[in-house]
Amino acid sequence: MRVVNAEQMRQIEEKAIHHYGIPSLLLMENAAWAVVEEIRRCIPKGKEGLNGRKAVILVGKGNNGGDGLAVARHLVFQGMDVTVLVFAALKELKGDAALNLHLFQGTTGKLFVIEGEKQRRLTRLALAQADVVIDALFGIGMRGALPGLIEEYVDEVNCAPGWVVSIDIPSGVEANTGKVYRTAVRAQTTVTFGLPKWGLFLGEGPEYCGRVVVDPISIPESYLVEEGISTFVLMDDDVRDMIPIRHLKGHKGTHGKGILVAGSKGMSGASVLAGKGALRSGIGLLQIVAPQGIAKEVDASITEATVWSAPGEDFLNEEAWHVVLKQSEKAKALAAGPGLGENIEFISVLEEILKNISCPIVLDADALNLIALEPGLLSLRNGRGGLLLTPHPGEMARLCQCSVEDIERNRLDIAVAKAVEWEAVVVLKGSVTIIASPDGRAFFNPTGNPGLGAGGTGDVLTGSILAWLAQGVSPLEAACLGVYLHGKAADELAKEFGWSGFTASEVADQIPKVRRALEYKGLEGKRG
Ligand SMILES: NC(=O)C1=CN([C@@H]2O[C@H](COP(=O)(O)OP(=O)(O)OC[C@H]3O[C@@H](n4cnc5c(N)ncnc54)[C@H](O)[C@@H]3O)[C@@H](O)[C@H]2O)[C@H](O)CC1
Ligand SMILES: [K+]
Repeated sequence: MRVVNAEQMRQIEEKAIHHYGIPSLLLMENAAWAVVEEIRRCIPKGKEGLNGRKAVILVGKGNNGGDGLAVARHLVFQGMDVTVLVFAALKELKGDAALNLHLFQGTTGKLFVIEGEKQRRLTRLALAQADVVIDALFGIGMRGALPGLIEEYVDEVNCAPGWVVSIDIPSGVEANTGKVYRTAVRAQTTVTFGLPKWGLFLGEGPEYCGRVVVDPISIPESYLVEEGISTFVLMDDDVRDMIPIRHLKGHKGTHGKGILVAGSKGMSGASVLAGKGALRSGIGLLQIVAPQGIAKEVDASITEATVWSAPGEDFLNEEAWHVVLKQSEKAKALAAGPGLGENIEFISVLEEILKNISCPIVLDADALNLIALEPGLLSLRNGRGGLLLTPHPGEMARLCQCSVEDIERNRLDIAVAKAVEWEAVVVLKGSVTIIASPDGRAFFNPTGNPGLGAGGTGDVLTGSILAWLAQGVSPLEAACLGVYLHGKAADELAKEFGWSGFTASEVADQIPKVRRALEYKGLEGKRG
């Protein structure tokens, strides 16, 4: 599914209004209905349905507030006890928002204009009793920090016991950046219209939006698949289509040989974990190149892989290149980096790899730190054979010679700019990993949880991407598939363990299960 910034959403909305003559009021009404439907799903209903339940709706002066007033009217019609708090003078509401104010004023719902401190007690009581709190303060029109008075009320909303639903985007979260200046509404659910906004995946946005529900509000589907939009969020259906088909007569040769250059003294685990990631993602033949001093250890820990002992006792040295080259014959993919250690000698091996190996190459961890010392090496690849880089923000900061804060502030822009510049697929890891393609497209990954913040999970991901490449998946899709399933594996483990205490090996072990579930879901769809 495509993901848009505020300007792109407005253009789509304008097109629908002008080309098909759909009145904007109709879009607002549909938006309101989408929110009402979600409220009906969220609030546990008694025999009486929503009747008698309490709702508080915080309304701003723009069209987001207009949506909120339309929701308020519908909730009154459903029998709810509705209190609307307007954070503007009523005459400031214009157009569709003003009309919805008028319609609401014709119902039995209560409405208060909040001008300062004096309504604080009333508001606090209403919020304490509300089954649902609806945030219609600001939508995609907000820039900068929330006004001071609203901020104080937002803090109250964040302490309210009821279910909090944000309309379009949590108020206080900037639609284009996800930036939160001081505070924002912490929603349990965000119902967003047309297409999801960048801010739901960037900055602090993901911490505030809760579950995201997307409703097309009757905007034509053809506008929502606009070619000009180059940011996407990965969904089950997209990723399922990337899984390579297994043929009945397939064998280890057709499932691909992959080379993993990894490990050093004290970090043999990195090669083992990356190896597990590869094996659990279906690689046909895995060959690990490791320094002499640990080769036996790695061999004993991962029986299914062939391990080649290469020059270098504790770390691979310059001579290791010959082993890498020999083993890479007929390889479909190569990954280098996990656990290599800060070993300056390996730079020349990387240089040879980039110059001479023709299959797709994944660079991770220490390989990236070494490249950061000589970023010009990336141009050796010149787009030949596919290049994938999988940095976390620290590694990306070193590669770009800037601070981690710079990376985090501009994740999307930097990932895309560097993917284009380096002619590489860039997997910028984080709570929402971004996969950027050299053609300028970017994909947000919605799977995964904080349980992945543990040593070794990155190694598993590298191995998994290696395996998808070895099976013939294109570099961009191998990155998407690897990242998405890795996150899903963690989400599967979270069902049992919550967000901590599962291990990188367990993440690897879950990959076939989540891949299978995804394939099976597709079959179910086809059976109707
Ligand atoms: N996308 C769609 O198809 C539809 C969207 N709808 C809803 O409309 C809002 C966008 O409405 P808009 O009036 O443009 O913006 P806001 O409601 O967010 O209000 C902006 C309002 O606030 C002022 N402002 C901006 N920043 C600040 C600030 N930091 N402090 C104070 N005031 C600020 C700004 O000047 C404006 O006056 C969208 O999100 C949807 O909810 C339609 O209803 C349905 C179709
Ligand atoms: K909102």
